[in-house]
Amino acid sequence: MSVNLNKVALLRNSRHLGIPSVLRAAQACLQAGAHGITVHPRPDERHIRRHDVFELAELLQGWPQREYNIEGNPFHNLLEVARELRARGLPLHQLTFVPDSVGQYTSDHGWSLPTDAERLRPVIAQAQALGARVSLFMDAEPGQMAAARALGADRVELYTEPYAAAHSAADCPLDGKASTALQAQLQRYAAAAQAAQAAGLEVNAGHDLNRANLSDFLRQVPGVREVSIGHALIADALELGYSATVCDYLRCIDEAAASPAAQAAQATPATPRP
Ligand SMILES: CC(=O)[C@@H](O)[C@H](O)COP(=O)(O)O
Ligand SMILES: NCC(=O)COP(=O)(O)O
Repeated sequence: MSVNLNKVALLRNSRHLGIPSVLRAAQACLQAGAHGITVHPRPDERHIRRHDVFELAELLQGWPQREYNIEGNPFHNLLEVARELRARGLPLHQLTFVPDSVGQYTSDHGWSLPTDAERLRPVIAQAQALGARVSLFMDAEPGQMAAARALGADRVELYTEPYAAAHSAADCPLDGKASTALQAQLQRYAAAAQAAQAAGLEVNAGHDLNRANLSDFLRQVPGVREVSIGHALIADALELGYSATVCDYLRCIDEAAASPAAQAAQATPATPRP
């Protein structure tokens, strides 16, 4: 599992204080056992910024068994960043090519083959020449997988939002159709994964995976090598941490209230009002 830190950067960028720290988040995730770190530096730098990409690479130098996955559109600035990482001798294991437009709200579709094929072929080769594995972000279309392999891609990342949406709808007991739709989605993803593997590709998956839908996906879609998870994982990290955090702030207030200065202020009678 690779943890996507976009949303930590998004929160940090809302002020100029440097918190929450993307680097500390990465360190905590790696210490907890995450297999890698993912970032998706978008051209508008709304979350991950150029300096984050390099600072994280420096951090990952100290974690040699973990993977650094950078996502983005190879026709924007992604390959220039990859070249700079290599020039500085920094780690870069995987580039995930995503067909997002500039300013796109979030990724919502994969590459379309053969339409995108001829422009992808040279950038795949350039990324591989830099020593990076190349994964193509793809819809779960079994018929597209052999074409992805024919372009030289090493992996595909199956875009899992449609699966996640079907899973979330199936949680609703009033909708009998929902679980049928979920089964249909799972079959589609399993068929896409099998087609990819038969073509010689390894399979990643990501987008809107979460604690509720992850196990079902991995149980029914064979041979997934890697999942990258960001939005839900960071939201969970916040929610699972509220209690401990509020307790710590209350402890600060209690410590201040117990200080001699606070005790003295409490003992001093208020000046009577006229
Ligand atoms: C490719 C993919 O599914 C994720 O990287 C997703 O694009 C996350 O990007 P945001 O965090 O900007 O929504
Ligand atoms: N490649 C998908 C990813 O990195 C994270 O997507 P999400 O969990 O933020 O939807």
